[in-house]
Amino acid sequence: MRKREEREERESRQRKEADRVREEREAAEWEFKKQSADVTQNDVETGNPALADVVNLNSEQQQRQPNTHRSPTPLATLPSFPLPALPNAPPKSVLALQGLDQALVDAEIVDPSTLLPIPLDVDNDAGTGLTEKMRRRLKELGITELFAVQTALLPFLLPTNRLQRALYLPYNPPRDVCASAPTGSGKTLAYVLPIVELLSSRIVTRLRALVVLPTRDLVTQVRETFETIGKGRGLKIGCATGQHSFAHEQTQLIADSISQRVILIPLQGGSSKVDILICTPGRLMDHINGTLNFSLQHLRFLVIDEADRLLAQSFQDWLAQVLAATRPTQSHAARHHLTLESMITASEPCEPCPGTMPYPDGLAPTFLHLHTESDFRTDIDDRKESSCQKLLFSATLTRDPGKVAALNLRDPKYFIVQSHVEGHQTIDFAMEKFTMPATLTEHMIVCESSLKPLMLFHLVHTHGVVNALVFTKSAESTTRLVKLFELFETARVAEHCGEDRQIVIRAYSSDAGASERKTILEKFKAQEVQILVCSDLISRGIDISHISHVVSYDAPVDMRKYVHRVGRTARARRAGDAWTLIEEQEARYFKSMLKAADHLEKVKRLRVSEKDLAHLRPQYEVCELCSLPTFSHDMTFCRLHSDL
Ligand SMILES: Nc1ncnc2c1ncn2[C@@H]1O[C@H](COP(=O)(O)OP(=O)(O)OP(=O)(O)O)[C@@H](O)[C@H]1O
Repeated sequence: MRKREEREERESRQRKEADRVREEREAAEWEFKKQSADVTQNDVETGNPALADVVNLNSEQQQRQPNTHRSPTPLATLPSFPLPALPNAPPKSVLALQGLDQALVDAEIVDPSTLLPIPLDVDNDAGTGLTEKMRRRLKELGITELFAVQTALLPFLLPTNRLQRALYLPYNPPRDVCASAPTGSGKTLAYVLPIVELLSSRIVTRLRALVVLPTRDLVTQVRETFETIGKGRGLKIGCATGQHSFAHEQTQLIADSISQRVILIPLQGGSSKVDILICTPGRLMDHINGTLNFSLQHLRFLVIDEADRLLAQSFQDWLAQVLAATRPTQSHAARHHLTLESMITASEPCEPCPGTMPYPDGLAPTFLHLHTESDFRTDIDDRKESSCQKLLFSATLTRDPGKVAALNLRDPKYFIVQSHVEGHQTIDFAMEKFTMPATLTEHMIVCESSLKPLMLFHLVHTHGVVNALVFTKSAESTTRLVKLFELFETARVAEHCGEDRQIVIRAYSSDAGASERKTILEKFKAQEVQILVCSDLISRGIDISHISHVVSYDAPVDMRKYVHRVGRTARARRAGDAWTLIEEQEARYFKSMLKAADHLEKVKRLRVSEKDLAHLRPQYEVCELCSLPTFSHDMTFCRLHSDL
């Protein structure tokens, strides 16, 4: 209705504009003719014979040939014509909705404040689809209510109809799901709970759920969640991140379930020691291409967490290859027939299979028709749909049509957790305005670049910014900031004659090896380290409950980065503060970035005067003086100050 009104209004505006242009053009032509007539008259009167002759001749000719084209008489001044005027551009909000996928227009908008208590009665699952066993497990873990994204997704992924809970749905394949919900709102449980519930009914172990995440740290974190939630359900969970050797990973994933030896012959249905595999895309590609019998044909769930980040990685065209591996194609059939031939011609029979045929058992229903050899058609020969349900999650889910199309989604259902907005409800999502946790407070401090270290000390010692993540722009700046902070702390504690506790700060960046990083993270989780200085390596997904502050020491380059950084605090409805230090020359860009995201008024500006910093200055200067001799040799200290 609104669209039609807008279109009519635009058309009427365009009509009026055309009328105005026509009138102005007619007026100009009339003026032009009038001036021509004046010139003729003047020339005749002022006795300009040449011009008068031309004019007279022209007028005679015109009288003789009234309809033929006559070149205009040169004028003293050129007539002016109005410039063509364009109609006003439609507002951004209208543009954002144009060409929007119908699935997005039909998205289910979920209020972030929604909470659903989890009942423990045997027969009452409050519409969540969770079994009593799972509800009890959640209670043991202290989870008594479902968060908004979970209340929306669980009934959808865990239908009450038992047939729809089957592991294979070749004739009634499930719809894919895209979920956008703020950071720390419980997206992980929104997919872990249904996967554990549905897969618990399986009898044979096959690879049925694949969870792809962008970093190793996130793989470890999600694995822990699966293990905690799935305790006592008998599901086998594996990881593939490249942390261990490829051969080791292969033995963890693929083996004969009886002898536990790696199978050396191709099995049509693949082989798996795990029901759920959590991995990074790189290692996943290695297994798809290099591990015999690693098959995705039995997948019931393909989860792409932090989907916008993963879809931005075109690494080895990973997504296309994964999707292809879940669907039957002629190449699958060709591969199996090829290996069959090679086995027949092989001089030594392959172990441990007694025959030379690929083991015909274990094909997923979707793949069955590729392997029938008989001349008459049966149900087996019917084309069936893959039962793999794709689940996409992010706090900053992309709406880029190209990227979404690459996923080949099946009748996707969108769930968007965001506060109610006036007008069209998906508009904020379409315009990539992201929802922040309601419990988050945000501040920015605009200062000179040279004052940033002092500002950080001020935040720590005046505003109690500990249990904090401090984000810098690079691994190098991370190391330097940690060194400077340690010097400052030593000077400060020395001045207070050791009465104050020194704040422990550590760097967490790609400069440290994987095991060192793991140790540092564990110490931070155990609160032995109070401040972790890091690059954007852990800006996404990492869930550490006690982080009460996030400081962007170097400003984030875009809104997505900002959302994920600040989202490391204020998780699971806890309170949290985010601080961003902005150099004076960055202030304009940063503010316009926030404004474009409709978020400027949420970020309060904190003004810090020289007076506020005065009590820290002596220690800062003492620390500078005391440390100069030590550092002047290797120039580190000088660089510290010039770069920070
Ligand atoms: N229903 C619940 N009750 C209590 N705590 C919950 C509930 N659901 C999730 N949590 C906790 O909330 C925290 C954040 O959850 P999670 O890591 O899934 O957030 P997320 O939405 O994936 O965030 P991000 O976008 O940053 O990855 C976790 O510690 C999780 O255990």
